[in-house]
Amino acid sequence: MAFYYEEPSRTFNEYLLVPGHTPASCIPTKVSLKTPLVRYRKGEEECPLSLNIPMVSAIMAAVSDDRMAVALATEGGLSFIYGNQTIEDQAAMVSRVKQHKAGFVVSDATLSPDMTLDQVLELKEATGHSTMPVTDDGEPHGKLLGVVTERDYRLSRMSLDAKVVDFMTPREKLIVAPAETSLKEANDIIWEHKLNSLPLVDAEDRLVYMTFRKDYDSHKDNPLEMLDAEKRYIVGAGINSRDYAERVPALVEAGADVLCIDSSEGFSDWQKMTIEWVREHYGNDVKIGAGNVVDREGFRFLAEAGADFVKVGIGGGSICITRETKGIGRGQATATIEVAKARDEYFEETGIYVPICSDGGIVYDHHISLALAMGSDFVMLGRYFARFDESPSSKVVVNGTYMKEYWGEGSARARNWGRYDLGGKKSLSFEEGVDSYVPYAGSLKDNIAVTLLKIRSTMCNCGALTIPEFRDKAKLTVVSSTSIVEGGAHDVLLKDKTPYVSKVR
Ligand SMILES: NC(=O)C1=CN([C@@H]2O[C@H](COP(=O)(O)OP(=O)(O)OC[C@H]3O[C@@H](n4cnc5c(N)ncnc54)[C@H](O)[C@@H]3O)[C@@H](O)[C@H]2O)C=CC1
Ligand SMILES: O=c1[nH]c(=O)c2[nH+]cn([C@@H]3O[C@H](COP(=O)(O)O)[C@@H](O)[C@H]3O)c2[nH]1
Ligand SMILES: [K+]
Repeated sequence: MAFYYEEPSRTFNEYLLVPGHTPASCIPTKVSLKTPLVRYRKGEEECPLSLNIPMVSAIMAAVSDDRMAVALATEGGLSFIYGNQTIEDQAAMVSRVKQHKAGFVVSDATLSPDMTLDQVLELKEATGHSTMPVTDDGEPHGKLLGVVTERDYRLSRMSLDAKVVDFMTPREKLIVAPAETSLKEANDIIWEHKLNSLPLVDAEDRLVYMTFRKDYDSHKDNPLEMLDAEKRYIVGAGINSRDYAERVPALVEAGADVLCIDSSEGFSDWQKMTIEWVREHYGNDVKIGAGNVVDREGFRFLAEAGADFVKVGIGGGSICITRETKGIGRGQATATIEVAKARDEYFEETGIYVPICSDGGIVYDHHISLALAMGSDFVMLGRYFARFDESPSSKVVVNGTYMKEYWGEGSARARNWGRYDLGGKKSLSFEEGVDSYVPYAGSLKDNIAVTLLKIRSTMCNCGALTIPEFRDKAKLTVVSSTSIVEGGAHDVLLKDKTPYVSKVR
């Protein structure tokens, strides 16, 4: 006979935290959000890889590319570069994150001397950059011949056919610095000479980087940045349980710090075989998470297989229709609570702590706090990050409002990208995700600052300065549907008809 759970499975929206005593010492600025990312012997050693904030971006083509990875690592989190692309393309994205030097920019608006003013204006329009280096071959690392800024041309007086070589500020009039210059030194030179930009060149006078006055200010103050021992950004990458023998070596070579098997369902021999292959070839040097699971058995299976962390969640994502198409899944809160118990039980038995990640279904910022209180070590978000400037998807105007495109990895759109194959005839496949829009929300930095402030202040309401303390002290209550109504604005006539909730998402 089938097994029946006694209780229905629940979602984050059905829970609230009941505050505890807040000591005077407990203020949001003192809260640490540091949290383990990979398995370790808790109490005996430091976790070899921790996050400075408990947020990672989803393994999705509409969410996690190299630009997102740099932006999120700057704030203390981590992106998993999406795996639904060729091995070469994915490895190249990982490699771009590892090579990114904060404040040092490889020019993406480079001119050659024989280009015309018309072409300069076109490039300015396309890239949004008004400072453009000129190199002999027009390539970002060509020999530096000059720089063009808006101060070098007057549109009212000059022909659009004028050649760059005739109006650029030539190399001999430029102040440049050697490639090894530190960001701090570059900034000093910029200030001393009242410059807006400073090209860095190698011994042969080839352009290596551009540095800009405006970038220094935004990069100097990121205390939570996720950096490796060589001060490069930390980045993750998604893999699948088929082509790992080729994909994993390429990603490791490119510098990926942690991998994650990306699947709707992780309680399978495929995932065990993938982890075993990694252990056989790399021992414990390569960190690999697995999932997704929604119960104790699924967690134990992956923990025993050697997963470095386990991801929780089936069908709760905003673009997910897995529950509707396949009838599998579980309420995200119930799944998180049960898997967190299983993790603690596994730790009691073995001394090994395997972090868990609640993946999908985070709608409001306070859902992150609930997931942490329920025992999640960190959370994975797709929709949340897809709304920002840094996500790879297009920004479009829909009914007069800016939107970003966001589609599921199991949607027809994602499958068209390549990898997806259920075996058998292609025409027999079915969709497990939708293609959608999400409201454009601006920069990651601004949004994440507000989200983190909310989490920190909720933690203080519960008297906690760290995530483990929060989990120990949290008191959670299931709410009735009428108390959910009580929790929103009610019995008043709203001046702004947009519901409050849609603004705080
Ligand atoms: N978290 C969620 O609720 C969901 C997530 N997704 C996302 O959609 C994407 C695709 O997910 P899936 O369809 O689960 O991809 P998948 O590649 O894990 O699984 C697809 C099918 O291939 C089978 N399979 C896997 N490895 C195999 C191997 N080595 N040999 C033979 N068969 C093998 C699986 O059992 C499954 O039937 C992922 O990005 C996933 O995160 C999709 C649906 C739900
Ligand atoms: O049923 C699904 N069909 C899909 O096409 C799909 N694509 C992604 N995912 C999962 O959703 C998570 C992101 O969820 P949110 O947008 O709610 O943050 C992701 O992290 C995934 O776990 C999918 N689930
Ligand atoms: K859903």
